[in-house]
Amino acid sequence: MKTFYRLMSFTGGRRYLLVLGFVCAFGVTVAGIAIPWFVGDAIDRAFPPNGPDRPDLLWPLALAILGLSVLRFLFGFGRRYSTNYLGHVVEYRLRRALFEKMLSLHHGFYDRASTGELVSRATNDLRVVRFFVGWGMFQLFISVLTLAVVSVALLYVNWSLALIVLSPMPLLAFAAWRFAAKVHPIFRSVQQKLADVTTSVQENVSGIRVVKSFSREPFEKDQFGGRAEGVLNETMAARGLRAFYIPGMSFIPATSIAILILFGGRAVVEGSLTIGQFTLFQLYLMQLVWPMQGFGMVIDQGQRALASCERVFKILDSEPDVRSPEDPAPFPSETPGVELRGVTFSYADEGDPVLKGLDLAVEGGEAIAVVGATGSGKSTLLSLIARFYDPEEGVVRVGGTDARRLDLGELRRNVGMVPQETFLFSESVRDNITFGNPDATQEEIERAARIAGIHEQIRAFPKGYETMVGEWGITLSGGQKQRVAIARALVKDPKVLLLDDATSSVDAETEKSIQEALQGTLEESRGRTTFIVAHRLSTILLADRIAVLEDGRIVEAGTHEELLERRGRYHAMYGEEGRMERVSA
Ligand SMILES: Nc1ncnc2c1ncn2[C@@H]1O[C@H](COP(=O)(O)OP(=O)(O)OP(=O)(O)O)[C@@H](O)[C@H]1O
Repeated sequence: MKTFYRLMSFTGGRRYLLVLGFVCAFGVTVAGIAIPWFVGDAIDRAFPPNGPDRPDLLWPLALAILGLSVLRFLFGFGRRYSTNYLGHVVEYRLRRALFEKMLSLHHGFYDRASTGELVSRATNDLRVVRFFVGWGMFQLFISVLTLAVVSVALLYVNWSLALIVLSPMPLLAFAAWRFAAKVHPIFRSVQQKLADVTTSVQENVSGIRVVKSFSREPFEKDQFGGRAEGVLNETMAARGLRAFYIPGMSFIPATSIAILILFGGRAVVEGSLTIGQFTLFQLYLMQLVWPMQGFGMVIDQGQRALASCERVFKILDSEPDVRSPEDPAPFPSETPGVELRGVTFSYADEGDPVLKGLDLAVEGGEAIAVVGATGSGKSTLLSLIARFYDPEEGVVRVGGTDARRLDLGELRRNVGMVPQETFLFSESVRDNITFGNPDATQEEIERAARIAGIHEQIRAFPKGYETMVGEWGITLSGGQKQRVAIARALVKDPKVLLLDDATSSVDAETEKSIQEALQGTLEESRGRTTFIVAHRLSTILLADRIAVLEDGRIVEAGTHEELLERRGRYHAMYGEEGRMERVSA
């Protein structure tokens, strides 16, 4: 019930649609029920059981039936219009709330949530809710009302006959409910299996080169065949149920009619029931069929809609772990230094910490290269500076102020990040570059692109900066993407720049392309506090200082020469390569 009330709160401001929907649903039902009543009356007036015929009385009855039909049409129109409108409004509002919430949630939330699940919340779940608000809820009301009024009317006309002919009807409701309960899990499973099939197709298309280079076509074919067959089998199971239940359900009302013919017909012969009343019984029985059938379906649908609502509300109720303070400290106007003191951090609550009491101080305007083995926590360190996560212990200070005391939006505006994995939107190159600074001038955009070493290439694209990227346009190479991402970070003119070098996982050509872009960026960024996760010595040498990360701590820090002289971890990692690079240069 709480979930239902909360769902209804999303109709706020459009409550009149809710009221209109119920008023029209009431009107449609009452008009629909009144028509057979007049028909029955008409028959009895035209052919009275005793006394002369009075065909003149048929006129007003025919007009009344026509009038009621017009009313029913108007009410039906009003109901459909208002309730569909309401369903779409609620779906729109929930979707917006969900999207806004998703934007506000922290990285930790996304580490745990699966993309498929979230997309399913925003599409499938909301569709079920819309269907319930825009149709099911009112249909339930119409069914209950029809059932109550028609039953009372039949009991009023002839209570004993009513009891007998209505007796199979609950069976119809039961059968419909069983049908819905059996079919829905199958449909849900079909949906899931269809999603698996889609994933298979998607992954094989985008990973076709890997599939082919490992000669995995037979395996992929089998796996796809198995999944597609799963869909077929499940669908066939649902078909079997439908084939049985749907004709089965029309069998039950036929039983009621047979009972009516038997008992009602006898009553007519005996004179205790008029022909008009007999017709009324028959018409009303037919009117009960759909509400009875619909009952089970609507109740099942209502349950699914409430379950969907709960899943959506669960996301809406998630609180971001990383939040802006109520009373933020001002962001430093000068280029701030960054200091990490005793920082301990782990991704999972009970997991092994990735960073263990890490200390590192970087002066304002200094460029520091962070080096360390794969998985040592270099990217994690950068994430803490941008406050994607907060440390469990210790503090990250930006310009001497605890990052948690700074306004989050302002911090992120002043921190430019180039992550390891670049994501570009399916928009123009320009829009991708100005993502963090939509007001950037053409000059600023081109300057950033030049530093990132991509300006000339962009100009050579079919529409220059207006060329669309991604699914709607050209496909950029790994190196080009990374360069656009660097330009995107630079166009914000951030005071702190975080560069996560992606060169460890790309081919030699892309690596060279990214290297050049990073070098250009570092040379230009002298006035910024820059962190660069570096793998190649040529990049490392561009930094003022180098910090070596191992076992969750900075184990060495200093200039290239200092660290080589120390003959510690850095020497072990770069002593040899350094020598080799110098020889080849
Ligand atoms: N979002 C995450 N959720 C859970 N664990 C994570 C997450 N990101 C990283 N890790 C784990 O934290 C550890 C450090 O990862 P991180 O990406 O910071 O290393 P790295 O030094 O940048 O590695 P590389 O040089 O390969 O990029 C790894 O063991 C990794 O598996």
